[in-house]
Amino acid sequence: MTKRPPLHYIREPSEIYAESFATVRKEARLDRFDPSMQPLVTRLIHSCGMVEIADRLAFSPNAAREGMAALAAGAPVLCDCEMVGAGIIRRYLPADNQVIVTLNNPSVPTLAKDIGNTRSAAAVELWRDHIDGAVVAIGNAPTALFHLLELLDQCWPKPACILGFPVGFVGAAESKAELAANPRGCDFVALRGRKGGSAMASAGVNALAAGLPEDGT
Ligand SMILES: C/C1=C2N=C(/C=C3N=C(/C(C)=C4\N[C@@](C)([C@@H]5N=C1[C@](C)(CCC(=O)O)[C@H]5CC(=O)O)[C@@](C)(CC(=O)O)[C@@H]4CCC(=O)O)[C@@](C)(CC(=O)O)[C@@H]\3CCC(=O)O)C(C)(C)[C@@H]/2CCC(=O)O
Repeated sequence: MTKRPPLHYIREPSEIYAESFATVRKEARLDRFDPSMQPLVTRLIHSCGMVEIADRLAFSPNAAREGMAALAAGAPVLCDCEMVGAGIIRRYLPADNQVIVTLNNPSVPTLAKDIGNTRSAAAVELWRDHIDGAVVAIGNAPTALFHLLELLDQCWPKPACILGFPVGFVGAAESKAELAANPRGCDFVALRGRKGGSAMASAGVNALAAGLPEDGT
């Protein structure tokens, strides 16, 4: 067997994180974000490897602060799909917050037929009892975000913060544009355009759950 030279790469987790976040801070344009938003934006970039997304984020001024406060107060996290829920680092959650995904509830396929929409949209109907003051994380389904906005128009209670990261070519850009144009009185963060994804939505929740660094930066 040929003896190959050892591969050189960083093996220490804390060193990997430190170098990664330092690279994001060096290469991304973070100065337009206030200190409460910068850790969130850094973590979003870290989750997808694209520093340019910083320029495509739409957000309300208090989004990060309100999202952090909601989690600290014990609010649940409502996710559009299992992938978003799976990416949430439970040990970061400040109040052992519930992470709720209703997509695979047995009633959802029938509900989807009844309302003439996707399973992802139907699953949002089951958020009714949890939505007041919650953190919503949508990383996959444009129809989930569209339907949430429709339900807010029907006077549903408001979540504290909506993280809008649906991805793809059908409805993703449009659903996020609608959120940014009219967030129905909710705080929000959304990535404009086709890019997004479950990993980004999870990363957004993880940033809110981790809170601000102790020096406030
Ligand atoms: C149209 C859909 C799109 N899905 C995308 C990308 C990915 N989806 C994955 C997986 C495994 C799932 N997607 C579903 C949510 C499924 N995807 C849809 C729907 C048909 C409609 C949603 C919508 O348009 O709003 C949706 C089914 C539904 O009736 O709601 C999923 C539930 C499908 C299933 O289980 O059968 C499933 C969710 C699994 C979970 O709970 O986590 C992918 C991994 C790709 C794959 O199918 O293998 C990928 C993940 C992307 C991510 O980061 O989340 C798009 C691109 C969002 C696409 C919508 C737009 C388009 O351009 O087509």
